[in-house]
Amino acid sequence: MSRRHAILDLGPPLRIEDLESANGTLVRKARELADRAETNELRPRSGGAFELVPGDRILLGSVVAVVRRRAGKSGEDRRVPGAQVAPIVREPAMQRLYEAAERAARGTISVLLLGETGVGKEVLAREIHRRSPRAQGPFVVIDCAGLLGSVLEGELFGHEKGAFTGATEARPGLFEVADGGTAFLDEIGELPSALQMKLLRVLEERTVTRVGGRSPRRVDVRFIGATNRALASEVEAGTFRRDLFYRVSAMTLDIPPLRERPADIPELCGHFIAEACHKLDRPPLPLSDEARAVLMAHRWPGNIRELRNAMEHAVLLCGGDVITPANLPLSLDVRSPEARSVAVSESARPPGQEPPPARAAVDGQTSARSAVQAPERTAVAEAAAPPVAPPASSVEEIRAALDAMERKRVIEALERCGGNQTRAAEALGISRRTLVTRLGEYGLPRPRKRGAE
Ligand SMILES: Nc1ncnc2c1ncn2[C@@H]1O[C@H](COP(=O)(O)OP(=O)(O)OP(=O)(O)O)[C@@H](O)[C@H]1O
Repeated sequence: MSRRHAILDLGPPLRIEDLESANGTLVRKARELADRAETNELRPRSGGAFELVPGDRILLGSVVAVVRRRAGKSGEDRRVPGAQVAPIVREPAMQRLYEAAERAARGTISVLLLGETGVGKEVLAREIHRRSPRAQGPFVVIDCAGLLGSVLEGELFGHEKGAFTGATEARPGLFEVADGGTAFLDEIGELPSALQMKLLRVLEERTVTRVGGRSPRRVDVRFIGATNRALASEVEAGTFRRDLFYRVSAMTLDIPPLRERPADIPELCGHFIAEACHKLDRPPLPLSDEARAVLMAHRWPGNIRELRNAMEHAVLLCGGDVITPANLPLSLDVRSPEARSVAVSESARPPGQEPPPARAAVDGQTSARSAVQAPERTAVAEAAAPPVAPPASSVEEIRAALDAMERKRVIEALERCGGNQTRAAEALGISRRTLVTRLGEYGLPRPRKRGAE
């Protein structure tokens, strides 16, 4: 798929619009399926939105999607895997934050969400939209870090027919698409300065002018911005406009990192384990007390995203009927609390003095992991010497599955961080060097620096 391939407008009516993707968007209508024997004939659709009904098939690059009516009703139980997840909020500070968000949801003031990567900024933004009077309107995510300035401008403001070579049709921008709903400006701190000025105008005048257009169009949009950067310091440094900062932060909600939300961790673990088990068609696995202790002690630099990945990893590696520390990813320190305190006091040991013997006893068994963790080891290497007997599938299968999973995560992390390798590595809980090594191993190109061609 292209990075920005198509817009699926949930409507009603449900519509899809190709965003001039490299391979196009193809649609095969459900009613035609019944008429013909062959099932793989899809039609190119580009230029203009195309209405879809349940049963239609969409081909986006090599991805085939089938339109289906969603089962269940609104207010579904979040425990039903695959259903719209209601945020898990147990920590008192988070509950207060969600209460403040609920009050903000009633009005239209712009809200700025701050917090490290993976803390749940988008989840909170969706919740504000869901609880607002405009919940029936669209929720449009605008990734300010994902595109270069000129492309982003077209995405945001749309263009008129003939605005540039290849603009064969007029196209609305995302602000227009968000009319009557909420626009979520993710990574707003990355917005190029020329677009900061244009966004300010939208916020002040509530109008947008398409590229190549003359007359402004009125839009009724609620704005929610999010950033993991210290935006106030960027204002001081002059890289982010002060007037825009005040406009987008009529209310600021600062989401604490997961390590400061211990009360959330057990329920999040249970939820992600249930989800991962459901995908693999196995009954939910409990966590051993030791594994729980490791999870509570970890610092979670990648926050909830890292926790979700860790639970997927653990479920995949767990061959028994309880998840033990040996099933957790290498980025987590699975040593016993005593061994951890040895490591802390070791850093204070005078140079030249012998270290104490390493302790590797984990979970009542001597693990394949040593007490001193090699940061460059990959999860794949771990699978080669699994600490517990794998389930029915062979070691090769697990290795291949882990490989595919890791590769997918690396791609996802890079996409979410707009190609920024330092931030992607942080989100994955690995060093930048490890990330670069993995890109090589997985045959992935290194992202170009912003501003390059
Ligand atoms: N309170 C929560 N309950 C359940 N799942 C959550 C919660 N918060 C976040 N998640 C999950 O954690 C992952 C990361 O959340 P989200 O994308 O909202 O983070 P973010 O802060 O916007 O990340 P980034 O800064 O990288 O864009 C998602 O899979 C999301 O579903």
